[in-house]
Amino acid sequence: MSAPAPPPLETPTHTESEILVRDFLSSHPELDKDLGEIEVMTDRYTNEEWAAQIRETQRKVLGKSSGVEEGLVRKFECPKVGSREFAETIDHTVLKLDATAGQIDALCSEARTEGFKSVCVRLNYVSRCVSNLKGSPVVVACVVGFHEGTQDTYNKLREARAAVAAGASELDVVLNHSILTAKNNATGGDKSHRPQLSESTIESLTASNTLANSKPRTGALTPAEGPYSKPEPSPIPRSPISQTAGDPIPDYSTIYRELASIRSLCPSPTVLKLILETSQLDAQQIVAAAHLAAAANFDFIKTSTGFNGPGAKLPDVQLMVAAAEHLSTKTKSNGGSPVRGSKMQVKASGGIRSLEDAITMLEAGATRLGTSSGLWIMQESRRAKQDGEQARPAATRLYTDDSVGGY
Ligand SMILES: O=C[C@H](O)COP(=O)(O)O
Repeated sequence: MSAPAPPPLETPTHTESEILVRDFLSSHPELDKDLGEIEVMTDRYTNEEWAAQIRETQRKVLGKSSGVEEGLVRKFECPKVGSREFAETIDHTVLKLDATAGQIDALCSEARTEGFKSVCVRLNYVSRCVSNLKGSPVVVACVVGFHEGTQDTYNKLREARAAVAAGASELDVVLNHSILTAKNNATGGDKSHRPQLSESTIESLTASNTLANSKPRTGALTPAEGPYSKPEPSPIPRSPISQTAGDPIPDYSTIYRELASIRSLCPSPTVLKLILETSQLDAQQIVAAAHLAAAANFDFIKTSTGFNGPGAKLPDVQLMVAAAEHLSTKTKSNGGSPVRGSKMQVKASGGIRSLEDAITMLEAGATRLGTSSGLWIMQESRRAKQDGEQARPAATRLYTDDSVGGY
């Protein structure tokens, strides 16, 4: 009797995004050539030390006195609708895998016309956008590790470096959030503060968001569906800290090393944003990710890729803003110094479809919006501005008013 055939060798599976990056890099060695041995940063603290610091940040940001748990949050001033500052909050985004060169060219010319802050694209279109946008203040942002975040550090570093070599001045890097949720995945995790969504609802939200990001760009101004970006009617109460002494500590060191290595390879003025994928995280994990982003000197924390579950949610943006603020204040437990000297900014992204969504996020303290609906938002803002002007009494009236006299 012959021995049973050995099991087939497991071949690693690669996502479509990984294949796109790999193929792009192998056909553009000029962007990849200087890499050599990439230095992966050594750790600053032991994992236990990170855990102690992060627990303290969680306690401060989520604790009773912060007011976050009760939804006591500040309302920030939103740039005037229709102003240049308002347009400059928008990263005009196309990240679908099958985007065509023509769609990318249109994205760039729209961004120039509207005065957006950036165009946000994948690696394969960075050079094209850079040359399209020459002489304009619009910058090019490139996603890294999109959209799963689980790519290994070495590949994220190669991608980041190539994007900068191609002319990107901002990098939107996806956090390897599976490291933070390893415990959740094993135990079911504590997501009690989130609205209960069934698996099929989550799947359909993911599909609808992916579809919206993949809509053919016809130039027609119709709002895409994005009901999950609607603010909650009332703030969702946050769950109390549930980490107990016996819980395994997530591998914070690995996350920090990855982020610090990217920062060291792409120093300032390259703007680094960390995409947390908040739909996958509970409140404590969001704060932990914010802590590590601040420690690695990232400039922004960003909510979502737009490809994995619900996008930006108001309570998550509020929490991220509170965390960023806390991380830039001096604390006793940190020897009187902040984790990051200046405050990280917050980018809300995923499912931002309307002017109302945009204002909601900006008033919650976000300073940047990642959206594939920028044109629609601008059209709505022009209409709102016009309506405002029509509603205002004509300035000349003051001088024709009989009671003033003398004119
Ligand atoms: O970072 C940006 C997001 O991918 C944009 O998502 P969206 O298509 O839902 O606007």
